[in-house]
Amino acid sequence: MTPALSIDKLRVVYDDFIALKDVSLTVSQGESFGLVGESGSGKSTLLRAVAGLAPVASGTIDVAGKRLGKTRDKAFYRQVQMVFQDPYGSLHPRQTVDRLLLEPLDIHGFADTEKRIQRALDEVGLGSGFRFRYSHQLSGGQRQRVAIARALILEPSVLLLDEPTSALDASVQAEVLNLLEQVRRDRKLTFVMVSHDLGVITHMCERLMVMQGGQEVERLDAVDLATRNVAQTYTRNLLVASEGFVRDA
Ligand SMILES: Nc1ncnc2c1ncn2[C@@H]1O[C@H](COP(=O)(O)OP(=O)(O)OP(=O)(O)O)[C@@H](O)[C@H]1O
Repeated sequence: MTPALSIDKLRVVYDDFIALKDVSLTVSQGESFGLVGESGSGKSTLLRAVAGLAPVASGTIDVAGKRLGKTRDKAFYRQVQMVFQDPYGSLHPRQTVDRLLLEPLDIHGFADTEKRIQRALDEVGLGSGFRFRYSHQLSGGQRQRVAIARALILEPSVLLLDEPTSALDASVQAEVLNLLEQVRRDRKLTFVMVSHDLGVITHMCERLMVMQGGQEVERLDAVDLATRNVAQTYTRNLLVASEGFVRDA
C-alpha cells in the first residue's frame, strides 16, 4: 500500500541555522506516528515543513504517493490538516464556531455546509448548542474540539498534531485524546503527533522517532518506550525526565 506520508532526507534551514538535518520517515496509511525529543529538537519543524510552513532547503515529501512542490495547493489541505497546541491562538476570537467551520467549506466550494457543520459538531461532542458561540466563550477543551472539528470538516486523510493537548488540564487532556483516538479509528486517519509527554505518545502512537538537534536519534515501537527497551542514553534520559515514567517505575 502507498504510504500516507513519505519524507526523504528533509532539511529545513532558517537563515543559516539547520533546524532539520536530512530526516527520513515513512508513515503507513492509518498509522499513528509519534515525534518526541527535547525542546528545540525539530519536532514542530518537521510537521510545519510538511504543512508548507517551514523553509525546506532539500529533500522530498510525498503524500499518498504524490510529491509536494514548494507551495501547497488546495488539494493538499483537503488531504492534510494540522492541529496546533494553542487553541486560544489558532481560532479567531471574533468569529462564531459556525463561521470558523464554514470558512474551510466555503474555500473548498462545498455545497452541503449545513449538514457538514452539524455533523462536525456532533462528531467532536459539542452539539448544536455551541454553534453560534464565539471562541472566547469556550473553555480550552471546547476550543480544541472546535479546532479538531475544523481540521476534520474537509475529510482529510492525515492529521498533523502539534502538542494538541499540552495546553489543557489533565482531565480535559484525556477527553481530547480519547476523541482523537475515536476519530482516527472511525475515519481510518493517519496521525503524526508531537508531544512532550511520553505517556501520551505511548498511549496514542504505534511507532515513534526520538529527535535531537534536528536529527533522528532512534526509532521505536510504542511498546519499547513503555517497557524502556531503548538503545540510546538520550532516550533513557527523556524517559527519566518524564514524570509519569518515574512514578510507574
Ligand atoms: N521561524 C524560525 N526562525 C528561526 N529559527 C527557528 C524558527 N522556528 C524554529 N526555529 C528553531 O528551530 C529549532 C527547532 O524548533 P522546533 O520548534 O521544531 O523544536 P521542537 O522540538 O518542536 O521544540 P518544542 O518542543 O519546544 O516545541 C529550534 O532551535 C528553534 O529555535
